[in-house]
Amino acid sequence: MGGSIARGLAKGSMISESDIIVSNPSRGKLKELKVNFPMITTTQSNTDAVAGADIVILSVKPWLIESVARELKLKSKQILISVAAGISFEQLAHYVVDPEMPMFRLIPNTAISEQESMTLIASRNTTNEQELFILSLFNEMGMAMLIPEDKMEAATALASCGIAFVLKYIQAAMQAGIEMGIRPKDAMQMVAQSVKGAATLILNNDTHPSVEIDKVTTPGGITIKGLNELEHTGFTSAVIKAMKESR
Ligand SMILES: NC(=O)C1=CN([C@@H]2O[C@H](COP(=O)(O)OP(=O)(O)OC[C@H]3O[C@@H](n4cnc5c(N)ncnc54)[C@H](OP(=O)(O)O)[C@@H]3O)[C@@H](O)[C@H]2O)C=CC1
Ligand SMILES: O=C(O)[C@@H]1CCC=N1
Repeated sequence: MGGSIARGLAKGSMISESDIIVSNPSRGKLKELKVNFPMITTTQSNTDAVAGADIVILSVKPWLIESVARELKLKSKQILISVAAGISFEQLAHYVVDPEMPMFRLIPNTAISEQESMTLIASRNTTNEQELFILSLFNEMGMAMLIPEDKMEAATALASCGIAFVLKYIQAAMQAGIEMGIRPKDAMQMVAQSVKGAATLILNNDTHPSVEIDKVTTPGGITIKGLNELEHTGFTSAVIKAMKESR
């Protein structure tokens, strides 16, 4: 996630590649990053990376956030962005020198590597200007939305875990296609483009899924047979349960 964010920032228009510093204790991923982004500075020292930084993005696993954040001894004027799912502002405040420092919680999804993320952002002790800046920064990597912290867990299930559920649908539909004699690669493209088309219909026209479903569903036709089978087999219920389980 950290690597994808660094790449996205470097590709974007708001931060110069030479202003980005990426830290990782092992060298492998840093070397990979340098191949395409030679102007990014890399280091194996987190403390070196944050010295003089305006914005610090913490993108380690949630169970490493406390030790890494404590090690950094961030200054009050720096902006902390935590990507860790499930780590609250209250927890983060205990790990920094100044609990009142400006902080963001930020949850992208893996499509950030394609500049197509749905990125959730919550803020604490930040100015409107800082919020707008961070929103604009991540709007360049897909779509970014500022939400209250208490909606973060639910929104993470929808947008960040949710991308795995959509991929699971693609995989399942492919399996069906293969059973019906379609070659796997063709099936993958057919389903993936259909999913992209469905998302584009909704996003471009600001319509409701039920409106778009209605357009596909010919009375007495074949789509309604499949849709009703999805209901009989508990598709809607399974999706709701999965989303709630991923909070
Ligand atoms: N994956 C996802 O879809 C999403 C993840 N997140 C959050 O993003 C965070 C990172 O997850 P993810 O990218 O999946 O995990 P990864 O394990 O892929 O990335 C974590 C990175 O942190 C590096 N690392 C380990 N220890 C340190 C350290 N002490 N200092 C600096 N870097 C270190 C790791 O290096 P190495 O590999 O060399 O050990 C690795 O490159 C998590 O907190 C997760 O909750 C949020 C939204 C979505
Ligand atoms: O599964 C996880 O914990 C991470 C956080 C959100 C998406 N992936």
